[in-house]
Amino acid sequence: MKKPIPKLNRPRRTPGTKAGEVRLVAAALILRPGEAGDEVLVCQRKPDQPMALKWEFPGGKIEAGESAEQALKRELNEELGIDAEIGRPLIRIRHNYRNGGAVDLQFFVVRSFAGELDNRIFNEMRWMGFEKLPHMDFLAADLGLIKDLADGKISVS
Ligand SMILES: Nc1nc2c([nH]c(=O)n2[C@H]2C[C@H](O)[C@@H](COP(=O)(O)OP(=O)(O)OP(=O)(O)O)O2)c(=O)[nH]1
Repeated sequence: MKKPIPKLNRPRRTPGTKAGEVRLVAAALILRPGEAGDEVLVCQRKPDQPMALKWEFPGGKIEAGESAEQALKRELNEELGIDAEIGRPLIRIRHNYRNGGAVDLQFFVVRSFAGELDNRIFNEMRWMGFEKLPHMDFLAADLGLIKDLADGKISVS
């Protein structure tokens, strides 16, 4: 007798992401002056999150009815306890993750905020010079951006 053809495994998606759905996300390059130029705040995802322990820029999903700037201001308040002044849009990146989820990321520059940085959701946070970013294990969607920042091909000024 012929063996039944095994079903192909469905691609594993980020929980909460439907097939074909694009996550609209806003994220911040929070900058401070360092001794050798600007430093940027980078954050590490928790071990129990999807894409565990990867590094990213703080931010999150844009909810219905929000502008990207409004969403980012809300997320930075929830994640870091700060009231951020959202600066200029830097770059917009669309990326298809291998698990089937797609993201549309809008990055903004943040140079000023009120309040003390308080790590409320991340495994770890660090201030880093741009040249060091390519040595961190960043989310795949961010790899082009961090390389361009490290190579000085994208300016944040
Ligand atoms: N914040 C942030 N998210 C990024 C970056 N790069 C990147 O691919 N992403 C992806 C990871 C996630 O799939 C998505 C952000 O959604 P999320 O689920 O982590 O954030 P959220 O705050 O909406 O969290 P949740 O409500 O879904 O739990 O964008 C980045 O640099 N920063």
